Amino acid sequence: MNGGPILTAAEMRAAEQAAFDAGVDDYALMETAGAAAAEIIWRAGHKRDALILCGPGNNGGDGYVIARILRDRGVPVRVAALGASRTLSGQRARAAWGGPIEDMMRAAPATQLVDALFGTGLTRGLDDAVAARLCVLAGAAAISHAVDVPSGVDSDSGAMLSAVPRFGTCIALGAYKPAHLLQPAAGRSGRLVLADIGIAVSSAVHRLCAPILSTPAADAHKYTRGLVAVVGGAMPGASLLASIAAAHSGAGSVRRFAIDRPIVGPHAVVNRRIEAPEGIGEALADERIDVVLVGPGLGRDADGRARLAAAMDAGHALVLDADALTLLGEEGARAIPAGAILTPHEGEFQRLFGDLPGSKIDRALAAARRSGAVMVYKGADSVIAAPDGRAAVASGASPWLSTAGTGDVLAGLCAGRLAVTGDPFRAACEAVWLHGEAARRAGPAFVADDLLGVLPAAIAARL
Ligand SMILES: NC(=O)C1=CN([C@@H]2O[C@H](COP(=O)(O)OP(=O)(O)OC[C@H]3O[C@@H](n4cnc5c(N)ncnc54)[C@H](OP(=O)(O)O)[C@@H]3O)[C@@H](O)[C@H]2O)[C@@H](O)CC1
Ligand SMILES: [K+]
Repeated sequence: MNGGPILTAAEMRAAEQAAFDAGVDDYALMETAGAAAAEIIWRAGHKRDALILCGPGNNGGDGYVIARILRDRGVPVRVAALGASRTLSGQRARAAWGGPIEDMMRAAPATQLVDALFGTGLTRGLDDAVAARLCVLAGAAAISHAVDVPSGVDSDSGAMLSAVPRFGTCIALGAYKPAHLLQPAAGRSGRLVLADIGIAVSSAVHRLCAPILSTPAADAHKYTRGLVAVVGGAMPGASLLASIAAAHSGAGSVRRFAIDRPIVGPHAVVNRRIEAPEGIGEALADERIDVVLVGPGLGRDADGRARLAAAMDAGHALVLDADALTLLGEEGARAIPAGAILTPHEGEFQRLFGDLPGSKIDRALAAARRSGAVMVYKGADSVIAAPDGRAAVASGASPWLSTAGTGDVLAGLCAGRLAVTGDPFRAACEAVWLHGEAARRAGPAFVADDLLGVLPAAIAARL
């Protein structure tokens, strides 16, 4: 599930420094980075005319290398700079370009635009006039590339420090940065390409990629494949969606304990009507239960609170979502049981943990560390974080997922995969990936119920 390490600017600098300490020449590294980016740009645009915008730092240095290589391949290249080059490598790359250098504020647009103004060294927003000019030049180009990160985004948080145009492609140099995957910055690039620049990078934080799933053992039966219990309340929809998702996740069996009497749903999900909260404890006393999911359709009243308490007291592995998170939020993060999976969206996360500092990755990791639980911090950029410091970031999820009931499906998938694997972090990663894949297969304008039908195909693709 490791789709590539994600490094902060400081971690990237440390990795580069380690390479220099091992004898790599810093200008040689810039040449490698520029050549890797130039190759990607060449494949997209070939000999179409190109304008390369070069900033004052090493990102600009990469730009001069790109310009020289493309020119040597016969591309009509123009270079426009934003001031002088301030780094030694940047100055060397600029000298090696040796061609004319225009003023960025007056340069005419071209068919291809390459943004090498600022990368991981950006400390503040671009001047308004510069940002506006960048937007005009990128908007006028048929093909646009951002080198390392789009100029104007904060590499570590994904925040936009000034106006940032939308680029066709962002070329990540050496490793992903948080801004490649976190919103709003991630939404400024249509395509993300990782360019190998030959330095070793590693991190406990990585991009989520497709999991490798396994078929049940030949001698498996319904209890060895994982038994999920879903504790609902009076409203049937949410806990039913979660139960059916759990049933389609690979788990062996699913029991649903709620107040309603569902008239729809697969017969394979065992529905038991349990009116009194005390009955929940009794129903969950079965030792064969592997995972309890509580939250979807639970209710936030005294009855919901009593059901939540019964679910949490039962001693099984837990997945907490929706109303369970709201109820826990009233008590503060101290009430979160260690070892659980929590699936908060932004509002639920805020209520549970308040205003934590740093990027969404930092916040998810801090919450996981503080609570001892695995976080699935949902959104267009979902972050899965474990108490031991591992994190995975999912990006590129279908925007059609922003519809009612999809969170219930995700919670059910988390519970099901936890029952199958027994590993909360792995289960959460698999669930988020399957959820995204199901949405991709469901296409546009689906409703949450449609995700359930495509889950088997999503799983089949990863066996
Ligand atoms: N390290 C390496 O060996 C390799 C690095 N590589 C490349 O280097 C990039 C990082 O390079 P970098 O650290 O030089 O930073 P970069 O983003 O070019 O800009 C910093 C300059 O901009 C300035 N500045 C900042 N904000 C500003 C603003 N709003 N408006 C105006 N100026 C502003 C800032 O000055 P100051 O903040 O001091 O005023 C400083 O002069 C990285 O993304 C990758 O592309 C690759 O080649 C592989 C090898
Ligand atoms: K850039």
